[in-house]
Amino acid sequence: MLDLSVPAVEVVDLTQRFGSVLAVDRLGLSIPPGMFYGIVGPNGAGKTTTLTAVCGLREPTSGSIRIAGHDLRTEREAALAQLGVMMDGLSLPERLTATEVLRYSAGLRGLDDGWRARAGDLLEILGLDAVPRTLIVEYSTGMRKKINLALAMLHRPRVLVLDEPFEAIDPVSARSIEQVLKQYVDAGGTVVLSSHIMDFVERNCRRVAVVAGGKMLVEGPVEEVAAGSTLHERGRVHRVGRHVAVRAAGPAPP
Ligand SMILES: Nc1ncnc2c1ncn2[C@@H]1O[C@H](COP(=O)(O)OP(=O)(O)OP(=O)(O)O)[C@@H](O)[C@H]1O
Repeated sequence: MLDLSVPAVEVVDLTQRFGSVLAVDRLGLSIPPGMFYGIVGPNGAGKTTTLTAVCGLREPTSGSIRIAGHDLRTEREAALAQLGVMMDGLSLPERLTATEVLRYSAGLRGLDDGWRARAGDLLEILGLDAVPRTLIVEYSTGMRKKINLALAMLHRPRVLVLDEPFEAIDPVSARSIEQVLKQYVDAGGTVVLSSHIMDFVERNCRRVAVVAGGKMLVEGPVEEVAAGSTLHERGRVHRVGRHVAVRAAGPAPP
């Protein structure tokens, strides 16, 4: 059973300044476990800045962030252990193959042998098993997204934070990523993502936050927000679109 009393992600008064630019302005979020949550908004709205802070990749100007009850500032290690992150710009060991990079990550995290089966399933569903000898340096943008997702999920985090997981990705790859994320949420995991792909957001996210100018414009169940038309006004519409069950696609038991 999920303990719904502790939010998977709780953000209070998050503020981020870059010099004179107020990128995020006292933003609040409370995302329960097991939620598929979308953050949408126009270019420059503050989505990436918010997710970067939620991942602990940049300390915000002010405000607090808790991951599964752990404060990112004061209980950083415990908070980060709950997180899987997929963001552009995170570096990868370029001279390794997909399996090697996953083995490397499993070693760094001290994972038990179960990682091998999960890695095999993830590589298969994401179609990376077809190129076992290709080095990361040779990967396309879409392939990089997929290996980053596999890396983000390998340790069975309770929360997955994904920044634009479908940007610059082909429809087949998008479909496989969508399938992995659905399985993960069905198994009790929490997904928080930003996306400009409104039909994906409407199809998968249960709640959505619309941000603009660093502020929350509206937040609620996706069908309500979509009915208010704000959702479609705020994003570009794209269509996205093999079935393999990923063993233990969900988070590890608490
Ligand atoms: N490292 C930085 N230094 C200075 N300004 C920044 C930095 N990162 C973001 N910004 C500014 O903060 C604001 C929010 O940017 P952010 O990247 O969070 O928006 P976004 O909603 O993710 O946009 P997009 O949809 O284009 O990815 C923008 O005005 C951007 O120019």
